[in-house]
Amino acid sequence: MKAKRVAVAVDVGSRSTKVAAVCRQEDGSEQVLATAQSEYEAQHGARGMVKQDAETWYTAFVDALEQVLRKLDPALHRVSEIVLSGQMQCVVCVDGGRPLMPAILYSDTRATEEAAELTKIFGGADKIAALTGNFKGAASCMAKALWLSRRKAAVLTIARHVLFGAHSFVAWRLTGRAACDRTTAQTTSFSNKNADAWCADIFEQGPRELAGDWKRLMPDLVAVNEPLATLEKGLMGISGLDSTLAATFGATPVAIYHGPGDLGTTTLGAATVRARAEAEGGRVSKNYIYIGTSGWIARCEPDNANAAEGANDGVFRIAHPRSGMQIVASPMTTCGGNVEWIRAMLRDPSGDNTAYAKLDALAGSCDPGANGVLYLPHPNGERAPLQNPHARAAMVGISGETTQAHLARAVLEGVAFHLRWLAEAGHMFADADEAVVVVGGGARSTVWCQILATVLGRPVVVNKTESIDTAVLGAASCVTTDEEPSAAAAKDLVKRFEPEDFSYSALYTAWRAVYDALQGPYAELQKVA
Ligand SMILES: Nc1ncnc2c1ncn2[C@@H]1O[C@H](COP(=O)(O)OP(=O)(O)O)[C@@H](O)[C@H]1O
Ligand SMILES: O=P(O)(O)OC[C@H](O)CO
Repeated sequence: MKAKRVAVAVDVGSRSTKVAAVCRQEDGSEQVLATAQSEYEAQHGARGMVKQDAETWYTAFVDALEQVLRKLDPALHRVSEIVLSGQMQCVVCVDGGRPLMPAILYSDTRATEEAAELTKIFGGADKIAALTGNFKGAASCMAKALWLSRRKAAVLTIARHVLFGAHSFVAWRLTGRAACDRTTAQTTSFSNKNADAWCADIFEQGPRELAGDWKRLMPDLVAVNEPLATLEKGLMGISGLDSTLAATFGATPVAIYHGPGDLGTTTLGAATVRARAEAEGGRVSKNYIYIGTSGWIARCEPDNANAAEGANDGVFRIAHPRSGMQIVASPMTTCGGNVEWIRAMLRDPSGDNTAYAKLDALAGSCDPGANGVLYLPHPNGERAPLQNPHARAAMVGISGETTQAHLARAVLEGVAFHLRWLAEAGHMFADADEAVVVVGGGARSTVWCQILATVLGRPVVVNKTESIDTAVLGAASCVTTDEEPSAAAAKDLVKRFEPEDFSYSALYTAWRAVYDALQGPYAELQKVA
């Protein structure tokens, strides 16, 4: 039997790289043949620094790819394409073959002063947003770039390129090409509004450092549905990959696609979950929620709808991977990342972080309201609905009665409160009958999904197939199909959570009041942090 062509889809996330081998069936549907994941950490430092060794993105990609290849059948499968997606809004400078610095991640807020300086130079954050589509203060790549010019000038003199996506780094390691997709470009504040070119005005009107080094370092803007390069030796051309596996599954040319950043691929994947949910009955909101390390509430709309010229409302307006559409996303800097913190705090006696299942059991063992403990989920500042790089996480209401279970539940409820705030600020869930699709690692927690349904006052729907990450699903669709997902023929693919008979309204109001009350202290606390 002739071997089938297999696409390898990749999501280089904040905490792990996920890989899936996907095969297009004759009826047009996608069959997921194998999945794997390889984890890594971020390093947190003073003044809001959040860094990652970019090289670990590549080694995790190779590790997860090897795991996937080991699950394939050599008689049946040949890898013909690799499509890459990943976390966006990073800054990493590279020379001819190596990263020259740890990657500065999206959640890093070290460039607060530079963001303020840029805002002044351009005459307001709204003016920068009018030029570039989006400006997210210290989180923007432009502010981080200026910080590097001021503090790490030596790196820039030897740098050949800057990369803005973790997937761009892996693409560069595979092909030698420094590239960026439109979705990621629009998170940088370096591109024009359509992200079809880097923004000349930013280089001409900004500080001289931007016109010098940074203009020279910009990667090529590329289309996500055309190969970035072809590895003529196939998988054999991937350095570090087990040579036997490479020869077995991909000795013929393999096309490498620089796919969209994870906001684009997650939105594509979420559309599939929505189509499945609709096929099983009931109305489903156009807005979906993503709980990864970061998070967001997002929807697609026609490119010309809701054109908020130069809006500085914390919302991202980003090119959809399919033309003619845009993604409108309210981002949350740290979403599932809060769970990683509480898992570490409630570490087992063995020293291991609390397992997800145990955390779920703890949070599910106490009543809604966590016995009056409130958690503010902002360890790395916040981008929306209000921008405050100095915001930090807080627990309020701890008493002698507080248990680990209350702390665990308070974290899950605190994230849900923030998502409710984003939804209300963006008027996202007008109709209480509409269910909302939740995707990302957090959707695996049944307790969290139940809390979300009750806090948001509407049903929550998640994919039942836990083994495949939504961004990977979306990345795969970039090369296997160019159509919007239609109602799935198969049933029983989603799980639904109805709101419980409990009102979170009073607690939510108290949570908002605590956030407001902390604004003064946050400004003071950052002086000693
Ligand atoms: N079983 C689980 N229960 C609760 N949360 C989970 C579970 N698995 C993953 N998560 C959450 O998912 C997040 C990672 O999601 P993921 O979509 O893999 O994101 P990323 O691409 O940012 O690495 C973690 O921060 C964690 O909060
Ligand atoms: O790693 P994720 O999935 O939390 O995504 C990070 C985003 O790309 C940040 O803008």
